[in-house]
Amino acid sequence: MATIGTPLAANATRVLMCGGGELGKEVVIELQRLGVEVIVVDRYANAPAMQVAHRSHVISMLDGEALREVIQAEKPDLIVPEIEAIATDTLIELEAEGFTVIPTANATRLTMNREGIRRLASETLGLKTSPFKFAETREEYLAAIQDIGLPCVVKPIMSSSGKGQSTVKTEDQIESAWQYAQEGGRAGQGKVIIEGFVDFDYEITLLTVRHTNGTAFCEPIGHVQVDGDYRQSWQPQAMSSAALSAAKDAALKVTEALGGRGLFGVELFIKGDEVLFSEVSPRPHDTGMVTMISQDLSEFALHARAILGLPIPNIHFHGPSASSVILVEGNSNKAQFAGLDAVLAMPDTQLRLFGKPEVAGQRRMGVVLARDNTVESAISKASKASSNITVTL
Ligand SMILES: Nc1ncnc2c1ncn2[C@@H]1O[C@H](COP(=O)(O)OP(=O)(O)OP(=O)(O)O)[C@@H](O)[C@H]1O
Ligand SMILES: NCC(=O)N[C@@H]1O[C@H](COP(=O)([O-])[O-])[C@@H](O)[C@H]1O
Ligand SMILES: [Mg+2]
Repeated sequence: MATIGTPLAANATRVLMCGGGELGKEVVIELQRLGVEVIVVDRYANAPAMQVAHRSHVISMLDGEALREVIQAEKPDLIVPEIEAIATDTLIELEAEGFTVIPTANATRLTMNREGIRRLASETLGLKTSPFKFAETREEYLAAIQDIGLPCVVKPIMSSSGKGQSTVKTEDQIESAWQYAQEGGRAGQGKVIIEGFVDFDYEITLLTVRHTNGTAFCEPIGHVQVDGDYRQSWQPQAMSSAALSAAKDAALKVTEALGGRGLFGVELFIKGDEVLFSEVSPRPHDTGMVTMISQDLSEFALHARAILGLPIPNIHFHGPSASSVILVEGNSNKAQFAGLDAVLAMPDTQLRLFGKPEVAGQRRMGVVLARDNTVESAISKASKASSNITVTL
């Protein structure tokens, strides 16, 4: 896209985001800065990205007809998926009809389904992964568990942020893991993946940008996850040069196979110098929120530039940084956040409150970002700060 028009005019450069959570909100802000007209679609009103967009639509994005209707009415230059619950077959059709899907409709289809991306990585590209099996029925599930052995990790094939995911360590957890996977996914009941448990030394997200002049990598991001959902991330994760180069190789292979333009979050498990591919998001990654303080161009700014076909000559890294999430549990549509003064009185600290309209159960509502002299001190500053924020529901 060599030019950008005037928002809300006939020549506007129009981007439609499918999904409007915290990650989309930051992408929208970056697109707004470049004078793009932005439309956000999500399953509920007042989603974070809707609050900073030109306009929005509330539909089930799993409903292909509803999705097609909105896209045909809005006629966006770019369709930008933001979440793992979209009718990707409709995106494939729309791409064939001339629409542009980021990074490509096929990449979205493959990554939205753990089976698609796992088979591509392991069987087509020959990347190392955990051992895995898929199961559609309880019988297939029990047979797969026998095959893979314990401990193993069970996940719905369409889910994210650990929804529906369990680690099965003992026989008595087998049944509840099946039930949880059936209830907890983003797309309701269905197929599950059973993965052998990987006893990794650490895990990383390698942010990889495919832009108009090639592929660029950010410094590796280390993170900790609880119940399949991230709690803290930091950058850079210290790695041996052999592990880093194997990680870049794997990221390059998988992003080249997916194609298109944009930023990808390549998730890898590292043991010694060995790198196992876990999964990839063809869009900004939650653990990459740390780049809002660690880089001059955050992962969101990089995604915006890449999808608009604008150059990325360099990515300036500011130094050791960390992010720590503000996780809230309960039921409310009027959450109130306190303790902000003490957090922001610390040097090199920032806060994002996503503005989600409702909490029902557990929900990530914000994130604290911190920079310091070492990764350890950045993590401890960010973690302490996020726990000092009190939330009244
Ligand atoms: N086979 C495995 N062995 C060990 N740990 C695992 C395995 N699979 C997943 N995990 C742990 O669970 C986390 C979440 O898994 P995964 O990324 O597949 O889930 P997700 O729902 O897609 O999460 P997200 O949307 O946040 O990426 C991983 O980052 C890792 O910490
Ligand atoms: N790991 C993927 C991830 O972090 N996705 C982010 O969470 C939002 C959904 O949040 P919600 O479940 O609170 O609506 C998504 O819209 C996306 O921004
Ligand atoms: Mg993941």
